[in-house]
Amino acid sequence: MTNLPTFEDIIYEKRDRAAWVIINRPKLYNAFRAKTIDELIRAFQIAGDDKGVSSIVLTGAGDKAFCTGGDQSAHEGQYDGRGIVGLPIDEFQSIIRDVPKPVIARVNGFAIGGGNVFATLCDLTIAADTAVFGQVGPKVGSVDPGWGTALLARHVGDKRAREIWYLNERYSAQQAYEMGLVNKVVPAAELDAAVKVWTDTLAERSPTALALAKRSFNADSENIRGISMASLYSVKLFYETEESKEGVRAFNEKRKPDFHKYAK
Ligand SMILES: CC(C)(COP(=O)(O)OP(=O)(O)OC[C@H]1O[C@@H](n2cnc3c(N)ncnc32)[C@H](O)[C@@H]1OP(=O)(O)O)[C@@H](O)C(=O)NCCC(=O)NCCSC(=O)CCC(=O)c1ccccc1C(=O)O
Repeated sequence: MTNLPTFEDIIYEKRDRAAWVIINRPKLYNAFRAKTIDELIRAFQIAGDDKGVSSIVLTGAGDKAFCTGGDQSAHEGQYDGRGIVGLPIDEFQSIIRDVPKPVIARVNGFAIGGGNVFATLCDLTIAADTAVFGQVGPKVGSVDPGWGTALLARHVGDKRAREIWYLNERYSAQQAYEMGLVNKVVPAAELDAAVKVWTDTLAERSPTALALAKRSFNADSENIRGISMASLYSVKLFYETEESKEGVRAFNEKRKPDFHKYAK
């Protein structure tokens, strides 16, 4: 195996033939900053290149959260690193799609904001019965137009996707299963055993057939990559507005945002 880099925000582990990529910021409910995304990209490159890896498990440390999206304490306007919005979110979203191995979202808690988009992008999602799904974008001055909206609509249907994005409600793992956002729900204590059943099964399948199947599923929704890429420049401009900054400040100050003066 490639010599592993030293990671700070994530953990990379090989468990049999599965690569486990664990976002390790549990105090912040596994919210990500730019460094986290850079490390996730590197981990997926390593897993993608490793012939000893048949599948990739993406998850969060602890039992509170899978991932709650961008670290709201790490930005006012742009985030704190490289990329169009100060974090190379588009590169990580792309590698989840492009790596020629199945990616499993192991959702162990909150999958909110950009974290919900990660789960949406993964090939398969398995959730603990304690997991909670939802979007917060319009509540916190953000949006993921493209993968977050249009791909979500492919999974759950257009009306439900609009509901998720406009009303920002929280959904249980069972509700997420019923709407097609999740493949399987298991008791929290059985989550790892259930993930292992999947990763062991995938390890026995033809890697080329899996890669071809993944590419063909992707091809049918590939136009959404264009929407995502083009929209990211609009999101950058949005993040620079007082309207977006009000959403971030309100979250950090634990109060309701006041967006009334930005009415369209
Ligand atoms: C997750 C919650 C629903 C949990 O609520 P609750 O149980 O009431 O607990 P809290 O007290 O709110 O939270 C506990 C603790 O965790 C901290 N925390 C939680 N989430 C974050 C976060 N994202 N950033 C920073 N800190 C966080 C919280 O402050 C608390 O800390 P204490 O010290 O104990 O006070 C709820 O927490 C919640 O709704 N969180 C907000 C999630 C959020 O706003 N996420 C960002 C959404 S925007 C985003 O993800 C954009 C980034 C991005 O990916 C992107 C960029 C550009 C284009 C597209 C995208 C894209 O979305 O894909």
